[in-house]
Amino acid sequence: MELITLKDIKKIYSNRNNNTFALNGINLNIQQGELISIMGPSGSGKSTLLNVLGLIDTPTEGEYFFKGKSLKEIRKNKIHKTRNDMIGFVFQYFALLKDYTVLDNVVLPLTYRKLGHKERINKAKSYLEKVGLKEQVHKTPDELSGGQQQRVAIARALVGEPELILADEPTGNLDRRTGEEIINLLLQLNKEGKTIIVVTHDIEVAKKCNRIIELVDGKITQQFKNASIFSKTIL
Ligand SMILES: Nc1ncnc2c1ncn2[C@@H]1O[C@H](COP(=O)(O)OP(=O)(O)OP(=O)(O)O)[C@@H](O)[C@H]1O
Repeated sequence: MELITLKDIKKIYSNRNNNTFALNGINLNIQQGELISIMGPSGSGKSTLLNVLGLIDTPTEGEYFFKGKSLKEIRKNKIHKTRNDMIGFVFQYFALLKDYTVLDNVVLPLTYRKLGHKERINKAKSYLEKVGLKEQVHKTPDELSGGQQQRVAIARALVGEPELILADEPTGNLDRRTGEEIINLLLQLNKEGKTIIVVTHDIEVAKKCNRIIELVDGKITQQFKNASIFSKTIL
């Protein structure tokens, strides 16, 4: 089933002197259950594309559909509701709240859910257990390693049980071994049925995905459906 469709999407940043086409005519279909990586040089529009897919950024032109619903229809039902219910985000620098415990960071996305306090805590704990942090729930993020902090961020992305996980360079701030652990966790989540889209500069990460999308100057220049045949370095 089709999860997201983009038709001729443009994102244009304008100032007095010029227009920057961060995205310049993106056509893309994303099926449920896919594991996709987005690659391309710095400034090619990767984060912008991820933010448009995740309803963080609004396109300047073009059409966006999430499960067949247009952006206009999504807006009618409040955009943040679709975002909170359907999409989980993971960022390069984790974006955890430093003064909150690990548990409270993961409980936070459930604030507006119709759940009792105990249910929220139990749900957050079960996702922290899933990412291997059962023993760390009462610590604060700065008491954890980088890899552990990224696991907290993944638990936070998962706790609302979204259909789609968007990860912007999730291994960019981690050493190779820890990065591999995080990618293996994302692979496992994809096997369990989550749709996952990862922005990465790391070809080894991209090779593990079933589709690689290459962006240059806000345009899709190449797509590799089967990453195992992907051999050339595109960066
Ligand atoms: N808020 C903004 N205002 C103006 N221009 C912007 C803004 N955000 C992004 N851009 C421009 O849009 C283009 C795409 O940026 P984007 O961050 O999506 O690229 P990227 O491929 O993710 O880069 P990197 O790999 O360096 O993170 C760049 O030219 C950038 O300077």
